[in-house]
Amino acid sequence: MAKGNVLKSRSTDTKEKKKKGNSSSSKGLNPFSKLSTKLDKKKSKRITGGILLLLSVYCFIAFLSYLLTWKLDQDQVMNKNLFTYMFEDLSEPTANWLGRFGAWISHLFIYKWFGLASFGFCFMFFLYSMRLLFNVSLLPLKRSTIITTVSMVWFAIFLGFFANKVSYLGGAFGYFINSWLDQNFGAFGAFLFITLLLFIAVVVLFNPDFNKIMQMIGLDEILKGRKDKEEKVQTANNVTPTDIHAVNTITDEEIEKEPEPQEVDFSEDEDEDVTEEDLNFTVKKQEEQESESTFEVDDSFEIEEPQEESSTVSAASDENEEDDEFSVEVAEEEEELSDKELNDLAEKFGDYDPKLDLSNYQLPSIDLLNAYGTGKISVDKEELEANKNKIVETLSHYKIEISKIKATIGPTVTLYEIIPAPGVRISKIKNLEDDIALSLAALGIRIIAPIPGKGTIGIEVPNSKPEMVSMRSLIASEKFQNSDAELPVVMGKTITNETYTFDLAKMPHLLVAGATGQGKSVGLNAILVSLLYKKHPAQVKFVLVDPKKVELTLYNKIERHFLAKLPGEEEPIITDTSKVVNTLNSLCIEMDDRYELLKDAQVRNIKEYNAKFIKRKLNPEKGHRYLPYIVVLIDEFADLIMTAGKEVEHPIARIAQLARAIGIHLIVATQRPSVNVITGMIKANFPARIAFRVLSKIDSRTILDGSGADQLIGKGDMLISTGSDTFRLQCGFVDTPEVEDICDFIGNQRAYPEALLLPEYEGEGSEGGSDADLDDLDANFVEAARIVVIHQQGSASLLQRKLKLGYNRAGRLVDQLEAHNIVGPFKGSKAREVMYSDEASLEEYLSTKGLL
Ligand SMILES: Nc1ncnc2c1ncn2[C@@H]1O[C@H](COP(=O)(O)OP(=O)(O)OP(=O)(O)O)[C@@H](O)[C@H]1O
Repeated sequence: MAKGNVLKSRSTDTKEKKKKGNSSSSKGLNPFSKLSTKLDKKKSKRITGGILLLLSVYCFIAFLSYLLTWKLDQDQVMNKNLFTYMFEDLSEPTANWLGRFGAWISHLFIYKWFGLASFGFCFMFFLYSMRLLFNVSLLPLKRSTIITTVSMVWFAIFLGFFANKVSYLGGAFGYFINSWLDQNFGAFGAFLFITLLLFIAVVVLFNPDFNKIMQMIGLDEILKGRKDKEEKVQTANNVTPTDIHAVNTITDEEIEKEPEPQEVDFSEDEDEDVTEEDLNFTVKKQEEQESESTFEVDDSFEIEEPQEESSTVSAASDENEEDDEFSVEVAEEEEELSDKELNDLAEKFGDYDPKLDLSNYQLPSIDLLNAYGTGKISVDKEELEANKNKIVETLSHYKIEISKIKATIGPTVTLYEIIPAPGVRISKIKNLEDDIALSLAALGIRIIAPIPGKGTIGIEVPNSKPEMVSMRSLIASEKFQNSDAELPVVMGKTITNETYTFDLAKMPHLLVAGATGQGKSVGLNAILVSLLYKKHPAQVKFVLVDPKKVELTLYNKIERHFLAKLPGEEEPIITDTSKVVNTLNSLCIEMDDRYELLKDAQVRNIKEYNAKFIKRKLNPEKGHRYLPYIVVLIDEFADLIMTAGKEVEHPIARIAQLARAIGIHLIVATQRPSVNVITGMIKANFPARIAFRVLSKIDSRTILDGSGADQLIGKGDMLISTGSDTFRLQCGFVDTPEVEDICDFIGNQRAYPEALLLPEYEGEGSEGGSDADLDDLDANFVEAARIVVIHQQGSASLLQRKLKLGYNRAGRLVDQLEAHNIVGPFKGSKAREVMYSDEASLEEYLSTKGLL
């Protein structure tokens, strides 16, 4: 994973570069810029926070004092600038408790600006200081700033209405606005206007429920009839199958638009062949792109929890609170519900909401991620020109003439696209890979001949100054934020600087390989972080396997939100090979269970199943439940195969073959992509592969079925092959402390009582014969008998739920119950008959058999 020191120095480097870039014009001249480069971001944040805290307290006391002493000081401060006032000889001492500066600043804020409403500044300074000093948001910053500013303006105008000259009430601002209103609309008109302003501000900022207000003032009777109707419609529309999302703290403004790819066209005159000299150089650079890139690196880029969204959600959850209690009761109900009853239920209570248990769950804020790099790709014209010349020169040595050459600049590599002159054989260019690499004196040259679907030949040349792609910019990208994929993952930026996202649910499994230190762990974190930034804990669960024991431990903190584990296991992250085998087999059981459920629900995949469940078309009494996606991540797969061999290979191949439809997705990562690790069986079932840099062509072939991964340059440079296409990406960088912060953010929120429990798997020995052996009863036999009699229902799924067992074991228990004549024989789709009508007679039977 991240190598602490290397990384630290790298990130400080980039930060310094960034700062240098920003102040290049004043380089060496401005002592402040020197100072600021020395102080790192954290320190300057703290210092600014401290200054703001002092300022807020100082202003508050000075303003208070001003209210009592303004008459005495006004003559001294009137029409003077601070400097003159502070160094002036005055006969009278200043009355303000905080001296001349106190008197001057209060006069400025209260008299010249907003009057009494200026106290709002103290409040804002205080909020910002808490955020910068202690990293706590007492209130959502952006929203509080907007509300305070609007309130200050309104109060200044309102209080100014009552003043007949500039005074401390509304300040100069309030007074002059009022005198203008008075002149144009008259006093009454001005009052109406101010009231209208208040109304608009309240509606825009708080959107109050006027019905409730009417109710409070006693007009509810009139409204009652209308409200009943509205409620019905609202509950029915409340949750749609696809409308399951948590509170997203990333606001629309924070979403970054996709920049246009930067292309450089080395176009030539008319039809003549291109020579080094006559290639002229045009840079197509989109103006908007520049501004967007600057926006991305802007430090003042504030991320806020959108209050409106959270308030809507909490309002919605309030409304649903009653449904929640009721639906729980339904689940506890002992009798099975008929289809008609289910339909009635759906009609009456609306859709089932899987996220209701954690309805206030907030997705992590983007503030938790750092911005690395400048966010802007610098176009070094000289480098481009030089590379182009060398390519053209090398090709001309071999008598290859080209008619057009174009460069597209990506974060780490630039793609030179050439159109050869008619008659040139493509294979000839392809064979020149090493010669071009030699002439450019660069590693990682890759020739794509031809570029699929483009009719050109691509030569990828690494940039001399590669640009880091931060996970922050990827998460904030429009593409990812607006993605409606089931399991959206944002991995990096393509060679044309576009954000690359994919749906893990469609992949449906991923094989990841890369030599050590080439960015594999960062890539795996990027996948997990993407999902954490988009999904509610009810929707996805992770099974994490980490034989190295250090890579994934960070995710321990989100155990009760996002992890799944075997019953009775202490540690949610699996590090032990034998436990991996049990877990994989348990996942196979879960897979079989899910297929049973899908079959029973007569649907083809998990998406349809969940949609049906949400619509309350499936009966929880028959074992139906909302199915979260399960993402199984196995790091260091080579280690596992070496120690457990076939034992892990079989269940993995089985899951890989079958689990697509039921929402179990595998991500298998290895450092050693050799054929005895990535066997034919595994490979055949993993069409999607990610390759970071590997050390040999053979490794590249094993993972990608072709060369290329050996020509990457490391540090997150990767190829992703989705079966049909292969893309070169620069993987987004996310550092360990960032992942830790995200896990803390999630871990500190309300959680489920425990991690999702996978079905129990008892290992080879206990799998035994399927016939019930009367002498070898299951440890849960007595308990199972009681449950069956209490519920008067002899079904395996009931036992599965009540005893938290796997399908196979519950099935065996039912067989044993049948052998003891506690339940009747199998009757097709109907539940088995229960032979004991009450618990007492069962107890009697069990005690005669010596089972109690
Ligand atoms: N996307 C990236 N952008 C920039 N630098 C990166 C990126 N990914 C990785 N690096 C750099 O490479 C280093 C090694 O990355 P990482 O820890 O992911 O390697 P690894 O392949 O997992 O190695 P190992 O298998 O030994 O854990 C990181 O510390 C970082 O400096």
